[in-house]
Amino acid sequence: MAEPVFERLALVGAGLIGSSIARIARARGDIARVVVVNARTEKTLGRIAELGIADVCEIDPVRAVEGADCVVLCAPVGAYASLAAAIGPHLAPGAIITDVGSTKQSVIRDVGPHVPQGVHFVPGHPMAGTEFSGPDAGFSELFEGRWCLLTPPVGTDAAAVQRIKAFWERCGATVSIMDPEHHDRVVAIVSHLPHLIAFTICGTADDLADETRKEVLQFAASGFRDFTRIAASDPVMWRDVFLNNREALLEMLARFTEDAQAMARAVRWGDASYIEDKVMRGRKIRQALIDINQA
Ligand SMILES: NC(=O)C1=CN([C@@H]2O[C@H](COP(=O)(O)OP(=O)(O)OC[C@H]3O[C@@H](n4cnc5c(N)ncnc54)[C@H](O)[C@@H]3O)[C@@H](O)[C@H]2O)C=CC1
Ligand SMILES: O=C(O)C(=O)Cc1ccc(O)cc1
Repeated sequence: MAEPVFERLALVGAGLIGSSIARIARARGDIARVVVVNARTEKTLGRIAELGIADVCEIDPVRAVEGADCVVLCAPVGAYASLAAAIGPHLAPGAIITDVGSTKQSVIRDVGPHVPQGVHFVPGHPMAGTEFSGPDAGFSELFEGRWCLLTPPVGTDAAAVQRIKAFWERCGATVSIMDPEHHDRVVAIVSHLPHLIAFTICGTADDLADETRKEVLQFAASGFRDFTRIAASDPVMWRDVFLNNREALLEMLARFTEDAQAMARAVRWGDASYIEDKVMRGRKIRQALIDINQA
């Protein structure tokens, strides 16, 4: 078996993503010799111990990162600044600090200043997840065949980037390196805006009269059902994502609103070919996505 990428891997946050990494690292011998999991509450800590997915469980993030050669922040992005301020001074010289947060410019802004000299910072974002959260939601196939985007600031140690790349590849992902600003615009359209739309449409349906609401749920066809799956996601995580990708999300929302207005106009004026064209375009995009995933 290949040598482990890390000696001691510390995961700060033990929800869907953190516990998935822990499961994979414990199941494979080539990611880390020791897996440390930091959970915020005694309850989660107990659950991690019961699940047997960590070598060491710690409630104190500072103790969790001591002696680790890799630290992965796996908490909601709004918690990163205070977490980084707390653990920064305790990071081992030569260690790598990385993360899994859904936004990248904010993470660089919030974590960067707390990374001491001699510690490498390689921000990351696995493009894989579900609507479920917490330690029981994780599973070891989560990253299989999915992308992981890395956004190392200019001048980041190339060897540190390579180790994080190897780490994600052993988790089953394919790595792509991206500029953080570009990352935030891309995920704003492919992930953050779809979530915003899902939360909004569920709210709109819920605002309707009681009788209608019952019917909405009773006769919900797959279109609405697909939205409700996404809308079942964690409120704290998504609050933090929206507030930390404000600019790109608002830009994409403005573009979407313009396009939705154009569609409304076509519906009002009976512009059949406009509507047909848009539906056809959607179909083509869906087919292209299927083709990419099968290639
Ligand atoms: N859920 C998803 O589908 C994906 C999430 N992400 C990112 O991964 C990160 C973690 O998300 P999930 O694992 O889904 O969330 P989760 O809600 O399942 O787990 C979050 C973990 O962070 C801990 N935590 C919460 N607030 C904290 C604080 N103030 N200080 C320390 N720890 C705290 C929680 O106790 C929990 O263990 C987020 O930054 C999210 O943006 C990235 C890709 C996919
Ligand atoms: O469950 C879904 O549909 C997702 O879109 C999962 C997801 C959520 C957040 C991310 O930053 C990346 C992936």
